[in-house]
Amino acid sequence: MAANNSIIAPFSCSKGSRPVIPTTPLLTFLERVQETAFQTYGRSNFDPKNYVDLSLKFDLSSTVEAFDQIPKTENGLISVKDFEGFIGKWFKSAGEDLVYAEPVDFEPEPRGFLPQVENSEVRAWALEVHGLWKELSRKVSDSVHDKPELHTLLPLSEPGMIAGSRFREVYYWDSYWVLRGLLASKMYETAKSIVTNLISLLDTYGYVLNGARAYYTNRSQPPLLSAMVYEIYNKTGDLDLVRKALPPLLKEYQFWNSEIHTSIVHDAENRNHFVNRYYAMWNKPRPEASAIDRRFASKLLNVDEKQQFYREVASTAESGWDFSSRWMRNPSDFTTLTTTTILPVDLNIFILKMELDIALFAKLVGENAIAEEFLRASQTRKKAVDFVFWNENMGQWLDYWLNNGAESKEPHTWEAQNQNKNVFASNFVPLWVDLFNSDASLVEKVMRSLQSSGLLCAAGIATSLTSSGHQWDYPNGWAPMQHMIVEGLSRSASTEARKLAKDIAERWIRANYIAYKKTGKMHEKYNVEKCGEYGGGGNYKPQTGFGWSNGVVLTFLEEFGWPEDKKIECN
Ligand SMILES: OC[C@H]1O[C@H](O[C@H]2O[C@H](CO)[C@@H](O)[C@H](O)[C@H]2O)[C@H](O)[C@@H](O)[C@@H]1O
Repeated sequence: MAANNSIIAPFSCSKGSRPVIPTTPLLTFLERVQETAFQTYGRSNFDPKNYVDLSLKFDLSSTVEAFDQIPKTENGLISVKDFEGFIGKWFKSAGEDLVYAEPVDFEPEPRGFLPQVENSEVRAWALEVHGLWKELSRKVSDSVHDKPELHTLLPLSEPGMIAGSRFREVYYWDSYWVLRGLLASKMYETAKSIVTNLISLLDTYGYVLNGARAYYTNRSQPPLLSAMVYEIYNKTGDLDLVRKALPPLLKEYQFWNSEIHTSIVHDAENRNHFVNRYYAMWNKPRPEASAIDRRFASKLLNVDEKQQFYREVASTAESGWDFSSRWMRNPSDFTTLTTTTILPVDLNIFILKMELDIALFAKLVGENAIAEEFLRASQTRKKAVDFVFWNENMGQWLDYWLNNGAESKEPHTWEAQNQNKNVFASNFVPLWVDLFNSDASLVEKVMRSLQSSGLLCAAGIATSLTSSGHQWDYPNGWAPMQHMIVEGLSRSASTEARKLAKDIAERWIRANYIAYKKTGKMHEKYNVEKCGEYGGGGNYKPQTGFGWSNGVVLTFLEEFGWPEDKKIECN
């Protein structure tokens, strides 16, 4: 796969310890177009992402020239008519860079599909959700392969699943739950294509990008590629895939353990614990939302403050939790984002899982030295997780806030007060990994903590207890969080934990079902306070489609089934 810009050596672009990946001239221009659209339409009629997803019809320099010649009104603006005329003449619509791809392995009702779903209404709905893979299936158009310089879409070679609606491209962590759903749908070839595409991004950039667009080259997203390979191997026994994935996974491991993503916390016995954080290689407004980011930054006084704010915004996007009170010193002030100074529980768990997966894959392909090395790394990391994040009183793992600054290279001395005592769904993510869920008494303690946390609601697990207006906060519930916690509880030897897992999964299934019946759509997020309502908040309109929600519903239905006589209504 060839990149459509010259960014192929991510670590060579470092500016001291605060790296910045160069942008492209096309993106710089599209951001100007986006800003003009904002001024022309105003905030409510405007989605900034649309403008960086446009493809050029002609070369960049003639398009820029034409843009500069659009007449301005007295107050320096461009009229709606002139702007729309310009867009129509010089650009292809957003989304034209991808075309429908018939999935090679789609069958309307695959053999062995959700054998435990007996109820006819639920089964009919599950088949509709399964059918949505055809709505989300895309491949990159020939025009992107022929002339990548006219597009912000990256030229992936294989067909894949987009996230949904405005998210017209492949996303990194979304792909894990999409893939779980594809496996329930018996679409193993499509699942493998997704992994092939993500590996090609890793080969080209050195890390898996947030998404397959030029404006996502400055960051990754929660690293779940090894977990995807693990799930495919589990279902298909495909050793070739494992063999192919191992070298790129070792590369990804290096990326997440390079200086920018790591910190050292030391304990009372002076032992060092290496832990990870999110850190985007960017200090400007996100191109996909630059008109908005810039306005938030306008209240900051100097260039350094603005650059740091932009880095925090992009680093929060790297976390997948964009945006949330979880990352803010003051939840009512967006400019207090401080993601790079937070050591997040879930990220460290994803990297622990990566170590365990790599150890397994290496063993499977006879790379015994690598297997041992990664097993040892996972044991060390388990100790770090226990030490830095575990809070015995709360029975949860808590994010840890660094107090000597994100850029400090000195080890941080662990202090109890630096654990963030606020409750987030991510505080329960360690349950997802067998190292933790195999300890039944630990699971029961954490389960009781979850039950009394306030997060368990009518329609699933809330993201946090804070109603900040941001989308990764109360009352929104997100499919990935439901899935990891439910899967963790359900793998436990504790009967009570397995019962709770089933209860949460059923609440989530009902909520998704009722919302689907009301709106005809699967949604990106749901309101867990009210069964059957979709979520809101955040800085773009709620989206439908939706890859990870479809994937989690199918995965839950495969695991828990739905008996003939069980009603599917909100309780
Ligand atoms: O355009 C704003 C942001 O949108 C994305 O984030 C949200 O959607 C993603 C796709 O479903 C999802 O992975 C992420 O968790 C959501 O918060 C995008 O990933 C951001 O980088 C982007 O700035």
